[in-house]
Amino acid sequence: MKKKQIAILGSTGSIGTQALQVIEEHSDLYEVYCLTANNRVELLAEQAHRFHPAAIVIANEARYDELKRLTDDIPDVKVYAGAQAINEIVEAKPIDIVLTAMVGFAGLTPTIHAIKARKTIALANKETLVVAGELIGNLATQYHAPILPVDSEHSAIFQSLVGEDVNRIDKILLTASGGPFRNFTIEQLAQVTKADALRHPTWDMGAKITIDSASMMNKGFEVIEAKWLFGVKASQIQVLVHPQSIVHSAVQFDDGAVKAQLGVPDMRLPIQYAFSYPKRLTLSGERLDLFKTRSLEFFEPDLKKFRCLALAFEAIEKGGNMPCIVNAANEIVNRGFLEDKCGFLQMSDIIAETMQRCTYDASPTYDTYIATDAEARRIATELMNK
Ligand SMILES: NC(=O)C1=CN([C@@H]2O[C@H](COP(=O)(O)OP(=O)(O)OC[C@H]3O[C@@H](n4cnc5c(N)ncnc54)[C@H](OP(=O)(O)O)[C@@H]3O)[C@@H](O)[C@H]2O)C=CC1
Ligand SMILES: CC(=O)[C@@H](O)[C@H](O)COP(=O)(O)O
Ligand SMILES: [Mn+2]
Repeated sequence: MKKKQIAILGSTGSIGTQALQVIEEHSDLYEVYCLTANNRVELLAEQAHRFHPAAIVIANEARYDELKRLTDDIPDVKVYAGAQAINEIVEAKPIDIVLTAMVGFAGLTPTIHAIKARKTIALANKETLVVAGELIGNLATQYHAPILPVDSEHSAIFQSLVGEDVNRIDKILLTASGGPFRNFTIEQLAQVTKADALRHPTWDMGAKITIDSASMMNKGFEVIEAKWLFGVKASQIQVLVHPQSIVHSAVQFDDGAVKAQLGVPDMRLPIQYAFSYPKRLTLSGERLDLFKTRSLEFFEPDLKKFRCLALAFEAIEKGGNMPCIVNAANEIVNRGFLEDKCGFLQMSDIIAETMQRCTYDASPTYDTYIATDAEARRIATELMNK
């Protein structure tokens, strides 16, 4: 059987490196066609030596010469630089699956190119659906490009829906770990540092999503992601704080049955399932032992404490380009918090104010999203530097 050719956008990150482990474990089924990164040329070059892709791309053009030098000894690897090169490489004919594992708004345009080239999308970059879920859904339908979720909760929902009629969904039970500050008071939240926020209780992930988990903006984004992926109303999605991160999410049907996917927290499974769907493959690693899991708890989220989650709900309600505004402002404050330019609670203040000030558009197009992203970033940056 011909091996599936995979493009990994963001191969040097948390999802990207775990995807390479999956490919290594199933090297009889999958081959790396292309790897991309933003800045980390050493790691990208190391990966190119190990996996011999046809092409590698570094988004930051200033790092091109270094990457070229580090990979000069690899025969037949094409080396490119720049965002446009990523848009073009995903269209390459041999590619079967594009894994979108880059972080942030930068994932939107290459995903659109991949959809238009009729690739299967293994979607980790949730920001793509947060910003432009309706547009992406329409394009995926028009170009017959399947979108398979990699986000753990959405993979769990997707797995729970196998063999089911989506019209029989009563509600989606979207689980959240609650992050490192689950039991903190607002007064305590005002004092937390980036080191505290980067200590996620159950998942080992990249810095941006780890901060989003601490503020629970990640869960707000996941509600939006679920709405577009599964075609349900936001009111059908219930967020449950589940500190153990064992029940990765569940679906309740209209006969009362609840189907869930459980497992130890390990992103290799959802990544692999997106590659192998509709089949399952073996996967090495720890197995869930329910005797050792002393309890599975579920709580309601506190929207007063975790205002970012409330703001995401507001954005869904408003629709149009509002989720795009929230995403852009969040990218600014998330980076700002990591660079000690704003405090933890200031993040939601700045996002809320950006939502008020940025130009609203009820029926956005691709061009609107590009303009909105730029405007919201400018406003949020001004507010942060005030
Ligand atoms: N980590 C996880 O467990 C999960 C992640 N996700 C989602 O997956 C995506 C990736 O997350 P994660 O792996 O944690 O992130 P990381 O920060 O670990 O990795 C991000 C990757 O994207 C590259 N990158 C960053 N910015 C750009 C850009 N502007 N253009 C091109 N490439 C870029 C980075 O390159 P470089 O290394 O050179 O900076 C790196 O390869 C996010 O959207 C996240 O929400 C979803 C569920 C779980
Ligand atoms: C692994 C994964 O899918 C993350 O999105 C994870 O869910 C983050 O944890 P929180 O539930 O704390 O946001
Ligand atoms: Mn998730």
